[in-house]
Amino acid sequence: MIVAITHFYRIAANPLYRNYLSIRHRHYWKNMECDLLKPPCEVRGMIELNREKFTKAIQVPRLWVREEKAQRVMPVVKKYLLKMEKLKPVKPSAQNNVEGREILLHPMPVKQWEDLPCEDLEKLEVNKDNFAFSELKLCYENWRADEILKAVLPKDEEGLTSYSRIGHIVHLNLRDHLLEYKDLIGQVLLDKVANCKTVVNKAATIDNTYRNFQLDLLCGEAQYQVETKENGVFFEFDFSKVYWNPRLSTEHERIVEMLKPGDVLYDVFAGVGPFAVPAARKKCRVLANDLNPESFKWLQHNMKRNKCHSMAHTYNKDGREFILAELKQDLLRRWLNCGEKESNYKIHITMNLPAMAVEFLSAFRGLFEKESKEEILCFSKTNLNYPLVHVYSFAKGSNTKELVLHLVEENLQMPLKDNLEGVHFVRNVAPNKDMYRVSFYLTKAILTQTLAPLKVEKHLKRKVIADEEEKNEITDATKIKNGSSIKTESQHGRSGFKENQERIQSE
Ligand SMILES: C[S@@+](CC[C@H](N)C(=O)[O-])C[C@H]1O[C@@H](n2cnc3c(N)ncnc32)[C@H](O)[C@@H]1O
Repeated sequence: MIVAITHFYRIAANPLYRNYLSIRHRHYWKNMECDLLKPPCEVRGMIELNREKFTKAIQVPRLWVREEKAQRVMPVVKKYLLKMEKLKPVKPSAQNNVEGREILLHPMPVKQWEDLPCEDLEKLEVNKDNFAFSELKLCYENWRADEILKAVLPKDEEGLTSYSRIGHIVHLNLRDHLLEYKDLIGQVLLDKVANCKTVVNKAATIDNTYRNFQLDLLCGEAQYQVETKENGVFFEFDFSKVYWNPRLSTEHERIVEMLKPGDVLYDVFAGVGPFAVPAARKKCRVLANDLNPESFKWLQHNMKRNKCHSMAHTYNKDGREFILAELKQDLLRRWLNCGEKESNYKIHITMNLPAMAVEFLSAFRGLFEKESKEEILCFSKTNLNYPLVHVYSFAKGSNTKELVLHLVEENLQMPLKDNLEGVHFVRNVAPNKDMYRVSFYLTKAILTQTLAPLKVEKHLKRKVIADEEEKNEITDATKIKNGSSIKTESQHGRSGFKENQERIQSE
């Protein structure tokens, strides 16, 4: 399904195809291209929501048909119907004591009787006398959130183009020029987005280890404990205390699809479990870790919630310590147990902390140096099952793909050759900034040869750059409106915005 949506958006982005689409779907008129159907001009610049100000009366074309003819007339006029929120274009209506239906027509294509398929209608004994213009009252209820906000927010500046949906929470990242409208925006979204109870804005700065957002409640209840579903799996967590990004659902799915029952997953930065829980559900053996005690709590909860806790061990420690202790011990145990037998399962390691995960790769260098020297492990065995690492990284600039590969090699202090599985584009995070996954196999050389110690200053400098990148992601995220990631991982919600909803809703 995701592939289909991706494909659709790719094709739709092509101007030639867009033309074709508009011809095929000519019957679809955009209400906001018709002045008559827009909210009143006076609402522009409104800071405090005044719903009354949206009321207006317009003249629209209508057709009245006798009840017995309605069924046959409808297919003829279907494409001319006026469609708006909370507006029924066809209503029962009696004229001169005769039962019938009144059909509201769209004022863009229908300016006069002759604009309708008159011949077909006349064959059904519907003629010019059945056609008239009359008053229609429009109000706040008749517009979607995006239509309301388009009418209110400054005309010449970028409007609100997307939001994320996490359970009952609508999550925004408002640009500075929209901050003075934040209460109004919050109220409109609360009114218009189905099942929304809380609207929050990402606070201007984020500078914490756990990558959870500082939230500014715009409207609704200060209730951040959510339940959501991603790729068919339930997740519960406190959105104000943990990291959760619905824009990563496709990437989570890609990794989980690679896993087979019996495989092993070591998840170094597991969060509340979007890789680890589905993997455990798939009967993979999982060791999942997160430094944030709150994420750890929900990770355990989600394992239980999805009845897969027996497949997983969970840890609450620093990622490097996890690699050096639990991951190493488990790997060693597996390798020692496999003996001469061919092992028929795969081992994956996920490292999703894009601002700095590459820094943790050095933990793999010489991880088994001592064991190889003591010949506890015979690395000449061809049947050793080397893990496939999936490490995520941001990169800014023009050659982002080369840059992430370079970052990985630099931190491993070893070039990736045959052991490189691929450098995969994940999503565009901000203009000029991308997120990638570098997937590569650990090798005997990586695991047995220690790393020359990095100069502290260099290490720190890279960390600062990474932290800056993370901050930028947060502040830049609203700029993403035409990026491929949004197009592939989101779709228009009922409110008309590009919305990153839980997969269960969007597909
Ligand atoms: C970007 S989130 C990814 C969470 C999850 N894997 C996902 O895909 O949505 C990174 C996670 O790493 C955790 N984290 C940050 N620093 C860490 C560290 N030094 N060791 C372990 N976990 C860490 C954060 O608490 C956060 O949950």
